Amino acid sequence: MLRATDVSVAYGDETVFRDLSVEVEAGEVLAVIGPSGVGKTTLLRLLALAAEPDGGRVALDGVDPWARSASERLALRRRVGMVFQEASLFDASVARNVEYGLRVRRSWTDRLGSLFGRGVPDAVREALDVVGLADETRRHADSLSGGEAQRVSFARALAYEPDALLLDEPTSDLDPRNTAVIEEAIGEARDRGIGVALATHDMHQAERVADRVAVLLDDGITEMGPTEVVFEDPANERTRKFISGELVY
Ligand SMILES: Nc1ncnc2c1ncn2[C@@H]1O[C@H](COP(=O)(O)OP(=O)(O)OP(=O)(O)O)[C@@H](O)[C@H]1O
Repeated sequence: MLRATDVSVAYGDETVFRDLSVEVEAGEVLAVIGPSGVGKTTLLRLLALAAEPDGGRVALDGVDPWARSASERLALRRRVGMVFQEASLFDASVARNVEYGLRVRRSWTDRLGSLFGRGVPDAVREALDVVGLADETRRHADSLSGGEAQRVSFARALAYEPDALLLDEPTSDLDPRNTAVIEEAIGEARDRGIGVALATHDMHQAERVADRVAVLLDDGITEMGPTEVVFEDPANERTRKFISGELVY
């Protein structure tokens, strides 16, 4: 569904990666693991259709956004959601924050319904239910803990009904309880048919939530395959050393 083929990115003279290929299918979780600075965020930004690769091609359902007009590109980009390491919520209630996702995506009729104050739309409540915050719709974003705020960010991304969801270290600042909620929500997103790509430092998290894993080291993707194969029987020696902790960066 979402595919990067032979993509390369450089900042000035610094090449981040070259000729890298990866795909995310509908209804799967792909974890991208690798050491800090190797280019996980850069890769996610390409898959989010937010940045153009210096070489190679990115496509959503076969359509290359960078070969299309700006408005077509925007329409493609709207099919992809992103959650970052730090939640960034609007200065508004929990419900309003999640509703924003709906406003971007849904029809005018739905939008007018919510603008005229018919209460909290079902889809908002449902998305908040996935992250265990359905009873907190009226709370102001300012009053939330970091973990709760991240859960609201996730609900906002879900309410948007994206085809693909890109998660950049979504739990690295969270405690185990909030991490568990987000990991369950990742499973829910997959069950809804969303293609999920998750960049994470946490190999145990990759093992818990991913169907497939891509290992990104400083010489590119050294290994990509089913989670249990990558962790238990990696074909590549550097992958094996990275996973066992012998390869220290
Ligand atoms: N806008 C930028 N300008 C210049 N260099 C950049 C820019 N963004 C990223 N880089 C560099 O590109 C490389 C890859 O960065 P990126 O954030 O993609 O890595 P990462 O694997 O996500 O790292 P981390 O796990 O620490 O978040 C790093 O060396 C970084 O310093």
